[in-house]
Amino acid sequence: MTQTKKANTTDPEAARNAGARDAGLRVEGLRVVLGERAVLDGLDLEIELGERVVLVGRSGSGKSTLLRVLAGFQAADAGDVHLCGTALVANGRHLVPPQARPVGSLFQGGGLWPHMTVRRTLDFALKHRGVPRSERPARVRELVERVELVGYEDRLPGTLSGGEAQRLGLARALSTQPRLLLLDEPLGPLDAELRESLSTMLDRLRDEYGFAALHVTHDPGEARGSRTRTVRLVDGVLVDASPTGTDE
Ligand SMILES: Nc1ncnc2c1ncn2[C@@H]1O[C@H](COP(=O)(O)OP(=O)(O)OP(=O)(O)O)[C@@H](O)[C@H]1O
Repeated sequence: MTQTKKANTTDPEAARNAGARDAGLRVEGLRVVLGERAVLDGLDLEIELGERVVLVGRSGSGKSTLLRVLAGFQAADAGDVHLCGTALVANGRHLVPPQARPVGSLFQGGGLWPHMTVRRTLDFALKHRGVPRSERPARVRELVERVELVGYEDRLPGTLSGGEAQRLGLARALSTQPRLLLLDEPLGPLDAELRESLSTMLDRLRDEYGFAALHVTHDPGEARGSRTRTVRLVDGVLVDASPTGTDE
């Protein structure tokens, strides 16, 4: 373990926001129509920094659609999204492009770039975010340490185990210095032991970085840990599904 608490992080924004409890994600009246159906129909959601919301709902209910809109990859028809007081979406219109949002994404399977080593993957992700070349080696080193991939820097994704590959995906998501981390079934393909260890790592990183997390899952057993609540997507809006955690 190489982890230390926030004092050692090179993420000044995380440190600055460490005490802010009310400046996370705020979604108001979000509407997305796909085909004939309002998949999201006036959806409201608030997540504090440091808090995790577990999102459940039937297949096709719109969970991934919500994540894609928050990441900036999908258009909306109405509604507002604020993150740490900054408007990302106003009246359904995206104001900030995906690569300029302090939003990280980790999806099932990871979507890693097969021809890039661990180091190159993270360097490229940081470059994409506008981090100067001179700062990138130190940032890569910190990310590799954070997800416990020290010694794997020259490996290609195809040579990594499922758990290692997901940790690389997580490091890439953290390269955005996220205030919001979007997780779409990130533990899905892993066995029970790896799910547990990645889940513990996610909780610890949320604590250290202080980001808000929105975590889509079909497994209610994942709705554990501190500052975690569960919501269900039903007919385009969210309903509270806490505290049972056994509702799916
Ligand atoms: N381009 C599109 N045109 C029409 N309908 C679409 C389009 N894209 C997605 N949909 C529909 O929108 C609905 C929501 O899809 P979404 O992927 O967000 O659901 P989900 O809750 O994430 O499902 P799952 O749990 O199976 O991943 C689905 O019924 C899907 O078929």
